Amino acid sequence: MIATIQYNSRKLQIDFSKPLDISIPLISSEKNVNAWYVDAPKIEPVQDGEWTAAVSEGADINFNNIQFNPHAHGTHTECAGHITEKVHSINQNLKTFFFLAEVVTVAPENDGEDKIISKKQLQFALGNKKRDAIVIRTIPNTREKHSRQYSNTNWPYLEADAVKFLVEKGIKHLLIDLPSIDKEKDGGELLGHREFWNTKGKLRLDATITEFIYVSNKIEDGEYFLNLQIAPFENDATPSKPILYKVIS
Ligand SMILES: N[C@@H](CC(=O)c1ccccc1NC=O)C(=O)O
Repeated sequence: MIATIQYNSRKLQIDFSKPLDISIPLISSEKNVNAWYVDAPKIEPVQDGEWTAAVSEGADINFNNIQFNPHAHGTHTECAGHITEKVHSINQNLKTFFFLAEVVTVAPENDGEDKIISKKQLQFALGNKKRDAIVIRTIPNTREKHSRQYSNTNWPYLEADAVKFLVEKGIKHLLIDLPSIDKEKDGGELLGHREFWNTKGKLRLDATITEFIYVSNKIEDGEYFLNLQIAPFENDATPSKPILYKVIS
């Protein structure tokens, strides 16, 4: 199923029958990806006395409760409400779901004890391209990103200047395969998040950050349409399912 999209002055084609899912499935297991020092997510049948809501236990239906944290347990999309006193809801602020995106691959650079993604790297990766969204894949990139336990690992992060560059380039949606665009333990500075949402000026409420994606090595760097779909929770962040479609012509 081929669609032709009029995007400003360009006509771009994508194939809806070839979606590229860059979300991480959430599973009820210690093997689920994790950050921020919380327990594993749980998906468990409702229990009422002796009755267990699972067909395998004699019930007519499977009927599970789910306990998870959107920031800690997988692919999620967040808005400025993540760091503002007023809790803005992602479901009220992300109102369109199709964007032109660039997939880029970066190898974080050593900076003392840290690994950082610099402005220079993103300048090189993005060049003069004008995109609504950027999808950042970090190296090394293996499927182990589905199950990594990130707490206390001091994962790579984006330099504040790198984030500023993305804002200046007009990027509205930033997607990355790490638990946060900021340093794990930064004393609450959250410099990248603050820069991206412009907390010192007019809040960029239409801009989103999606963390904990996984971009398979089968997906090449380049131009894609991004369908950024979210679960309709009224919260600063919610699980999401970003899907890429390669621009074929
Ligand atoms: N980097 C912050 C902590 C932080 O960002 C955070 C801490 C606990 C749960 C979630 C957090 N951020 C993420 O979504 C700090 O060091 O204070």
